[in-house]
Amino acid sequence: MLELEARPLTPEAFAPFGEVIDTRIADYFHINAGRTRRYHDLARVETLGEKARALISIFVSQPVEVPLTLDFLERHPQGSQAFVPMHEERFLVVVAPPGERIDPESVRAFVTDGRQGVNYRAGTWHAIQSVLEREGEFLVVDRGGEGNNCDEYPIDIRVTLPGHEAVASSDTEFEERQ
Ligand SMILES: NC(=O)N[C@@H](O)C(=O)O
Ligand code: NI
Repeated sequence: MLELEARPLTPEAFAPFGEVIDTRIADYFHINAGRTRRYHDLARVETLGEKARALISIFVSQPVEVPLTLDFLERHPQGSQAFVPMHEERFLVVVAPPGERIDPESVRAFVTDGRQGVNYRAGTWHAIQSVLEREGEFLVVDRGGEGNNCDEYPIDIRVTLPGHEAVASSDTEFEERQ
C-alpha cells in the first residue's frame, strides 16, 4: 500500500500533470466595455483521435472518506480533463506522470483550497473525482469521440490530509482530529 499525505496544491508542483485553474494566479484583460475581466486560456484542452470534440459536463459528486483508499488510477489517453468547483468545494488530487507504467515513487497527492480547479493533461494518471466534506458540483471539460479514452492501472494508495486524520461520521460530516 502506497501511503501519501496530501500537500497543498500549487501550480509548480502540479506542472508535470497539467494546469491549476485559479484566477488568483492568472493574468486577465478587460472586455465588455471594461465590465468583465477575461482570465484567458487558463489550461490547454486536448481532444485527440477520431471525431474528437470538447465536452462540457457537470459532475455532482458525493464526498469521499479520508483517509482515501484507492485501488486504481485512471488516464484519458485521447484528451485532457478539467475539473472546476462551482461552489468552492475542496477535493483531493492524486496523480502520476503519463506513461505505460506507474512508478510508485512518482505518485503525488494534493488537496485544493476551494478556489482551485485542475486540468489533467492527456495521459496523466489520476484518481477519479474525490470531493471533500460535502456534495460537490464541478464543471468538467474533457474529450468526447470515438475509441477508448479511459485506461485503469491497479495500484493501492492511501491518502491522508496534512496533519489530520479526518473520518466520515454517520451524517457524512467530517470531524478533524489531531
Ligand atoms: N469517468 C469520468 O467521466 N470521470 C473520471 O474520468 C474522473 O476523473 O472522475
Ligand atoms: Ni478522469
